Amino acid sequence: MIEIKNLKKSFDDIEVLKGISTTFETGKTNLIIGQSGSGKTVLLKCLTGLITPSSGEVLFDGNDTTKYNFQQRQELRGEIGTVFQGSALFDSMTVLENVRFPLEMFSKLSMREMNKRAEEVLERVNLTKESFTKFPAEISGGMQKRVAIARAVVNKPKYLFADEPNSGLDPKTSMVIDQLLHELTVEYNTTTIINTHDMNSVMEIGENILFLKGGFKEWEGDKNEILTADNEAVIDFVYSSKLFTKLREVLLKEKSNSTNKF
Ligand SMILES: Nc1ncnc2c1ncn2[C@@H]1O[C@H](COP(=O)(O)OP(=O)(O)OP(=O)(O)O)[C@@H](O)[C@H]1O
Repeated sequence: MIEIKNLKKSFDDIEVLKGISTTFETGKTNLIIGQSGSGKTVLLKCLTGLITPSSGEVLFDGNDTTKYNFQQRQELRGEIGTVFQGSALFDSMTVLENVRFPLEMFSKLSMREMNKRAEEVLERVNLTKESFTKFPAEISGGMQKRVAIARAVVNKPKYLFADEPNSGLDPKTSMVIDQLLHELTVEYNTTTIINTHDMNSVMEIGENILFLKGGFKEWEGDKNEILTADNEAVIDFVYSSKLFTKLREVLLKEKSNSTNKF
């Protein structure tokens, strides 16, 4: 479980995160959503330690990581898996070498053991043996994303972060990637936090949703609650699509019918 308490971040005198408190649960896909510029990436970077918050607490299973020394940060890094925006694979390494990389950094396994583990995870994300020796440029965007996910989970992380994992993917491939992240979250019992703009992802895997607006927590809830939420900013975000507007009408009608029965 990751908990944040009154988290703030300013760049020079501009406050970007304005005191956010919430809990991200273990074994669930926690989503951070909001308009562009609302502070999602800055928040994710504060969690992964890439940015130091100006104030507030970031508790990983009860331990405030903002107070960690260098050694403790290094250890924590070994427990974190990250799927970066745009996959961020190493172009000069093969698929297998990319996935083996975190093991070389953080484990004491032999080369044989590392290769075995990397192959297992690549198979788990449904990549075939023929792709293992290919370079990132030789495989599709969807396959690159699978490699990035395999690399993020190869160390069996306790905490899994993904920044816009669906960017640049077609809707069907996006759904497969969402499902994969959800399955791995359950399988490895990770605390998973995903930044997304994608309403399909929200509906697919939004077990715990934090909605940011202008650096504040505007709303939180789950994928069922978001459809009938009466927060204007949430409505604006969710119902920019006509399909979801229609769905909201149907759901509100159903809700009022069932209330009228009692
Ligand atoms: N290193 C930085 N220095 C100064 N300002 C920054 C820095 N990083 C982010 N910001 C500002 O913080 C605000 C929030 O940015 P952030 O990237 O977190 O938004 P976002 O919600 O992730 O947007 P998007 O969905 O477009 O990625 C923006 O106004 C941005 O310009």
